[in-house]
Amino acid sequence: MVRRRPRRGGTRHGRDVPRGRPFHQPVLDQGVDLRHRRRGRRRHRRGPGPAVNTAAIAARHRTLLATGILLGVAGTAATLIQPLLIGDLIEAVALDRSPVWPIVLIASLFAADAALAAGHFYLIGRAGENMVLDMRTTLTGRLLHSRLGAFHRLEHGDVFTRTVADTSVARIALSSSLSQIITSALTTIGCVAVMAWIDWQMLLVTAGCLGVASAVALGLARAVRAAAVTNREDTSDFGSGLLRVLGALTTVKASRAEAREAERIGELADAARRSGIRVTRLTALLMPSMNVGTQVSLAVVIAWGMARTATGELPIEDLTAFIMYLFYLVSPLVMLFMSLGELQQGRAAVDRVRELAAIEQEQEQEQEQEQEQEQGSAQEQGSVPRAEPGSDPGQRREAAGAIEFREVSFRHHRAAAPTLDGISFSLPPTGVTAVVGPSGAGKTTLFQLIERFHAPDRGSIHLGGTDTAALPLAELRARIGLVEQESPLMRGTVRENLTYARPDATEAEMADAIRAAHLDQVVEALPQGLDTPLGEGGTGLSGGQRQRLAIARALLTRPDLLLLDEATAHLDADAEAALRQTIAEVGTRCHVLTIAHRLSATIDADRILVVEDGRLRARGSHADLLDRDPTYRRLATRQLAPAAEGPAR
Ligand SMILES: Nc1ncnc2c1ncn2[C@@H]1O[C@H](COP(=O)(O)OP(=O)(O)OP(=O)(O)O)[C@@H](O)[C@H]1O
Repeated sequence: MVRRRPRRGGTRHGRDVPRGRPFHQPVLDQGVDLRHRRRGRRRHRRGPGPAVNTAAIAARHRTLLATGILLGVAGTAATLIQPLLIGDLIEAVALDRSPVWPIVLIASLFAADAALAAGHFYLIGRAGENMVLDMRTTLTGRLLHSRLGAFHRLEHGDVFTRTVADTSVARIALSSSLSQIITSALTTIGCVAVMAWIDWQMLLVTAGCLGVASAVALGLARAVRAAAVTNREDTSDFGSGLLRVLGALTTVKASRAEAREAERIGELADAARRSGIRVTRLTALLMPSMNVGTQVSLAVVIAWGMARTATGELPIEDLTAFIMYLFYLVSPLVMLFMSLGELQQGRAAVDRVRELAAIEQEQEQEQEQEQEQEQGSAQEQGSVPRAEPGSDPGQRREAAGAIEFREVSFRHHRAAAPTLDGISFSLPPTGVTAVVGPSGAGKTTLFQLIERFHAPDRGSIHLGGTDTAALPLAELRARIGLVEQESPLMRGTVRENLTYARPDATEAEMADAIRAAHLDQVVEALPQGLDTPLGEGGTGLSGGQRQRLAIARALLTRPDLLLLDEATAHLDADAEAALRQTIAEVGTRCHVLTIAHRLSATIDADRILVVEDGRLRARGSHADLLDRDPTYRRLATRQLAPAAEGPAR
């Protein structure tokens, strides 16, 4: 569903809108205001990354910008002197003096004007590109380090538009428009000053005619800006809609929804077209409105000027110079209005970039926790000191169990009830534990808390005896292998996907991991072996093969704890049996915690945790739970029966 966003241009309601907040509401998905969220410990704070606002970005690139603007101003001065010299030339010819010097000076000025314009254009363009790079790298870094919960609340099409298109709009505004405003304003002031010096009466007439045209142009420029903002939002909606459908193309086809979606997206494209046409219509009126003003003032100036020339009141060279300045004045005036509009659009784009850059960061959360711990405000009972990075994992495992939950509770954003409620359990350094429970019980959330994708609202989680909240994120995640339900692979070769978490793995280690995941025959059969390229999301391999590659990738990191989230879901009976053997082997080296819907996978487990409605309702062996836990018995009798006769399919 594509939401309509509130349009820019809403009124501020006094104290309702925080100070410094732009008029438009934040447009991130579900109306989440990333900038102003404050929820207890997980409140947002701006990170240490570069500031993203119009002034800060311009300030970071001030040298190039200032030099470019300086060249522009020098070029403007060169342009402004030209009519005076042409007046001199006319005077020299009229008085029968040698015209050589005026001609040489005029030619030199033309050359200087061209060189300065080229230098100005290049430097401003370069500054603009640097600004885009600045914004895009800042955004990329902030997105990659964002908290997963916050990221998942964003609309991906909107993220894409902000990162790619809004940064481009901001570039034009912050570089070309900014410099154009300065040079146009200076040209206008310069022209007006010289025209006043030549003949102030004619300037008054000109100002009267052009003033009316300028007022109309100013109104039009404002309307252009508003229409352009609407057009940007419509374009963003179109992009989001398209991305949403392309991300589920198989479902669209299987549901025979192509025509329906084409029509819906067509409507979004048409909305963008309509607002785009409105921008064009208003822009198209801008230049003619100024042209009419120029033509009227020109007619008046020529008629009145010629009459005064005839009486000898106004020299012909002054009239010529005045008319030239009149022409010079119109273009910068129009550019000034248009650039002011562009700058406003750019500021709106920078606001959108800044909103996205303000996404909550994992690192900030980590720093907050560190600060809280330093202040002694987050002392967890029984938490052990932080492990030294690089200390031997084996020793750590000997010292304490693999993973321990102590009274952990957590509620997903906007969830009505706690997703996990007072979960406590402790698992030894090695072995296999299965987590079972009805759909939506909270099993995946349990894994997400171990990986610290979310922080528990209450309680603590301990890995090898250390509170995970006290471990640096990189160290924590290096010690955990995770294979997700959908096992996402990326475009790239099999080798790149395999070594994604350990780019320095040796060939022997890779071969080991591949063998352990029973992928060796698959890799041998691939046309280029490990160097076979895969498509988007790992296309080129079957679902089961993708899953096994994800398992091999996790094994390659030699984790202390291996989390398998329904890792056998896509496997056939043979592959599943082989994988169960692999899991048993891996379980002798580290602890394997596996979520299983197919309860056939739980029979071999050393222990089973039964989760229901976010609570840990029972634990024990298969036979034990079958005997005493009704939920497990229900799940088992529904799903386990076929497995008792043979591997399920
Ligand atoms: N990002 C989220 N925001 C809000 N609620 C969520 C989010 N992710 C999960 N939930 C909710 O939390 C509950 C537990 O979800 P979870 O994915 O942990 O269940 P599960 O036991 O793994 O389910 P399944 O076996 O179907 O995968 C569900 O009610 C789900 O709707």
